[in-house]
Amino acid sequence: MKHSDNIIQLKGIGEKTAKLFYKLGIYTTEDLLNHYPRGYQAFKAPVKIAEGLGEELVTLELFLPASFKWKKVRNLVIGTGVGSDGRDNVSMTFFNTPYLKNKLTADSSYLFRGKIKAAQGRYHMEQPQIFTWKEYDERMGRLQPCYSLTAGLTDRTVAKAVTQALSAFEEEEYLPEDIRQEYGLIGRAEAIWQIHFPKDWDSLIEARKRLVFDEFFLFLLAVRKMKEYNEEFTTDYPMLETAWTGRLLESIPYRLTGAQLRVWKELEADLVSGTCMNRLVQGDVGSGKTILAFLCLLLTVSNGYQGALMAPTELLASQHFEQLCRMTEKYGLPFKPVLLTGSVGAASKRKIYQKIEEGEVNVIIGTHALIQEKLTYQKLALVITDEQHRFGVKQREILSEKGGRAHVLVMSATPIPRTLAIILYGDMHLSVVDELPANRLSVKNCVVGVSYREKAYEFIIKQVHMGKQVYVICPMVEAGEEGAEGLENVVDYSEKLRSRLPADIHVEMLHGKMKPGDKKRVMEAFGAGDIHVLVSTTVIEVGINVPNATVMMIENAERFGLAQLHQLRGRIGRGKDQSYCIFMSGSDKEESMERLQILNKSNDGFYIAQEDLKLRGPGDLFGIRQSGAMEFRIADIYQDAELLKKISMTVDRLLFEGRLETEKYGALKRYLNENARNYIDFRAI
Ligand SMILES: Nc1ncnc2c1ncn2[C@@H]1O[C@H](COP(=O)(O)OP(=O)(O)OP(=O)(O)O)[C@@H](O)[C@H]1O
Repeated sequence: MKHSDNIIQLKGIGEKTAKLFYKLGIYTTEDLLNHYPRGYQAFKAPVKIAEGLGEELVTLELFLPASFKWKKVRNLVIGTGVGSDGRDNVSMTFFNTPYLKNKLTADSSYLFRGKIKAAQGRYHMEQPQIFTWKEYDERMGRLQPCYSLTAGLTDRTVAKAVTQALSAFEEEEYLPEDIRQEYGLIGRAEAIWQIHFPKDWDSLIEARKRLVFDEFFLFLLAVRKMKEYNEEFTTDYPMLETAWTGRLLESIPYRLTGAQLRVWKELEADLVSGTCMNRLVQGDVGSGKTILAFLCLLLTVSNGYQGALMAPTELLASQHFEQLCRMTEKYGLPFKPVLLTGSVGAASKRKIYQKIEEGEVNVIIGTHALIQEKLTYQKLALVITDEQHRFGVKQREILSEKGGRAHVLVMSATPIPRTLAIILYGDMHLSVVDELPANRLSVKNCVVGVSYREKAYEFIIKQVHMGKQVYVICPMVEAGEEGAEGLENVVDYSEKLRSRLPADIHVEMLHGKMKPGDKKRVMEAFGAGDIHVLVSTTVIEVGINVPNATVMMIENAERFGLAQLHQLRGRIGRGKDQSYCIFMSGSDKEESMERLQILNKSNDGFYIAQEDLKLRGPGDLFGIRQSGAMEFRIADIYQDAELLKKISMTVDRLLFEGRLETEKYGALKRYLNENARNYIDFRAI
């Protein structure tokens, strides 16, 4: 088998199961092996039923006094039975497992592993796993992987597929011995086995270390390659300063902050320098990066070229588009913008393509599909994108094919210390907007338990009656979703709020499963102030700007990463009025309260990232995934910062000494060439 083989070639994966894997973005065996567990379960000694009640998976040794009863309900085969641990009984249900009929016999004992629930004084377990003592002994003390799943797929199915893929071929070792020794790394094949099926915690730590190394190492080689590629290219689109930008700055209702002004000067200098711009602008949430992007676009179009602005979501793309249209009209700017997103119909799309090709429009706003589309630009001189989609060489080449060598500006709201930013964005120049507009009052925060909810509703009612708007964030879309148990969901919550709040308060919902057109309509109505309370998932996390929204209430706040909560909270406090953020914790565990207190204390993204790291500590191998930039598969730029710095020096040394060209590094060189997708930029597009 090869890495690139479709998973359907694995035994036991038919078309139906394959489709579930595709949903998770797993198409090839390589994707499968790279789908690392998100956590592990330990197989501990069996417990008594009453002791095992709760959230955790537990194992029970149960005696079956009678056989299971099996019946067919529509196309389901359902088995029910009772097991006893000598003290208590537990009822069990199995679905579609007819082969158990012969396996489970009366008057025998088995080990059952599952979650125990209790209702009306009775214990129950659904679809537990069954083991003999021999089978269980082999697993005891071992860690079992838990994967990110989708409805219909179980950890067992994924683990089985992974085992098969692992046995089907030997991972190639591409790191030369000297590097492995220097860093004390285990072999690649061993690391991949152990990350999925670790012998114990120590093996897991070793496996993670090797895979983190690989991720950083390959990424940094790619960054260095990009740097070489970008170095001092004369631009195909020389520009001259224009009076338009000064005019715009005088027209807008505020003055730029010192930081915005400084960064704008850096951007302008790049664009008129005669070489290709390649710059990252970093600035905390709400620091005012959008106007800087618009200024760059203005300079570009007034030089007679086209510019593209790519946003990570359709919602944000439409918001930028609306904002640019409003400005164009209000200040008579020379923009001829067009919005190009996935929800544009085929016929309109063709028309838009033609307009772009013929230069009838000069600003193209859309999602990242903009550079993938089979679309020819007339003179695409500037591309503005976000941090998650910075370009690798391949994307640059696609862009060049669409015209000449465009200037590239990347926007980021992730607070990364400068030392790390220089490494991770080594192929780019760096500008930082390190000042918030002066008219801002800092957001007032509170971290509370669910008993505070009623008071929060009263507060929301008061704020809405004062003319303000509110976001309520829930972690799930609807009940019945995988992992939704015990968590608030947008669909039910908006219903609940409608009946709880006075009738004059207009409540609407927003989530990723809605049709793009509906999402856009809701967001526009919220922007226009027609919706007072928006119950939403994290789809509003990035970039959404409705300055009149001054209250945010986050349900199950304990379920989000701190960086993500900071991004979410960044949606309020964007105007001159006082804003309030209520972090509602569904858990009274001390650690989750302590984590949330960090947000309570500070509105500074940089501080939050640092504190989060301290709290998670080095033992937290798979801390809650942070959202935002630089999401590596397993590495964590904060937690693994020291390793990242060291690897960066190693990469410099390797390249400086030309070691990549030596025979000893042949396997690495080959790997890089063959796995261009990973090497160039595994996240971009
Ligand atoms: N210098 C300024 N003075 C006052 N208001 C400003 C200033 N600069 C920008 N704003 C306003 O602040 C709000 C936030 O700006 P913007 O949307 O550009 O933030 P951002 O940096 O893109 O944040 P995010 O990363 O959260 O999307 C907008 O309403 C914008 O009009």
